[in-house]
Amino acid sequence: MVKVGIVGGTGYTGVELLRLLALHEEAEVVAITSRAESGRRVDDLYPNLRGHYELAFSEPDVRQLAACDIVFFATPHNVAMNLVPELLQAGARVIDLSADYRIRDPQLWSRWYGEPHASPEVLRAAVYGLPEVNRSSIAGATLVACPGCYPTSVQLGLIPLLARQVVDPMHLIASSASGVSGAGRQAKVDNLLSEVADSFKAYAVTGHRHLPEIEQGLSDVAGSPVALTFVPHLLPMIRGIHSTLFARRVDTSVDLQALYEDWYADEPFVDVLPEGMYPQTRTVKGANRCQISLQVPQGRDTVVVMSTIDNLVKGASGQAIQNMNIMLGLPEDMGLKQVGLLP
Ligand SMILES: NC(=O)C1=CN([C@@H]2O[C@H](COP(=O)(O)OP(=O)(O)OC[C@H]3O[C@@H](n4cnc5c(N)ncnc54)[C@H](OP(=O)(O)O)[C@@H]3O)[C@@H](O)[C@H]2O)C=CC1
Ligand SMILES: CC(=O)N[C@@H](CCC(=O)OP(=O)(O)O)C(=O)O
Repeated sequence: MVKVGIVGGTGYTGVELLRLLALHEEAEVVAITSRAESGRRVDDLYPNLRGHYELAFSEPDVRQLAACDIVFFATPHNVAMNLVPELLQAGARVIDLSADYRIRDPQLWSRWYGEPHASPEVLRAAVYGLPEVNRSSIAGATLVACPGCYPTSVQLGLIPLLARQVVDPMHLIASSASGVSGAGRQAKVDNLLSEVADSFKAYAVTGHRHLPEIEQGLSDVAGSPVALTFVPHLLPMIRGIHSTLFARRVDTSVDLQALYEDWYADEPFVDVLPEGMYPQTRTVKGANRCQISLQVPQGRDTVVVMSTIDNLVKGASGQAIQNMNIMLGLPEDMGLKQVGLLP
């Protein structure tokens, strides 16, 4: 069995890792940290895990974590970048769900995250964990930076168009909407039921910290700079992201439905829907799956792509386990065969 440690086990991505790993045939969680809940059993805090774990939360301890084969960080940004160098040196392999190692340029990272990067030398060794783009580098990586939730839905939706150069890379638009679990489990007035329910709003319109991450990934695929207008919205539901993506066609000779179907034909977790079927957040809820469809309304020059994921699964913990499977040479879908919950 592969020994797994989780730093930050009380947040939504931490408990989602536990839920998914409970049914993983090759992984055993041997350490899970929380400073606030140290000593408490995980199935006392999260009764859905009763019968699956005997574990209790413990204080983060690098020596204990270094004895694990794989350590997941499900912590806010600015935590992993302080602990990871020592863990790597001790021989553990790390999968970071936070943003600490996602952006290659430490200065750009600082500009969006508001503080200097604590381990820029390690940043250079990190592999961006979007398997549909970087599968072979992930296999040999010691440190994988899992993509953000919005960046997963936006990149998977736009990659075929940019890779085949059928749209203008300097005029991309993403209008994305997320359920409230995307904001994490910490108490905030903005996320109260009475603030969120029965309402819908945009936020961070002048610039969201996922913008540089998305532009970095898309320009790698396009082989040239890209410019994206990204507008996130908060949806009055718990899980799910729906991204509606707009791009201007520069090459109208390509059959776009065929392009997407071919591009993702061998991808176990990307499902291109038949023409006319639209993705919904509820059909990917609980599943490690991105569903995509596209249209060219009125046959004009704008392509509209719709992309949905569960922010906690393909947008975080499911994708993290997909990365673990690739790193360990296990079947990529091990522990990830859940079907979406509907209704
Ligand atoms: N929610 C989502 O949909 C997604 C989240 N992510 C990212 O995953 C990460 C975790 O998110 P989420 O689960 O929502 O977060 P939460 O805020 O809900 O949980 C944070 C966890 O980290 C622990 N933690 C906080 N500070 C420290 C510290 N200094 N040292 C050690 N542990 C610490 C907390 O436990 P304690 O304080 O008790 O130690 C808690 O268990 C974030 O970086 C987030 O951006 C990525 C994709 C999607
Ligand atoms: C709804 C909501 O608040 N979403 C979060 C999404 C960010 C997130 O979860 O962070 P990472 O994906 O970078 O780890 C936000 O906009 O800040």
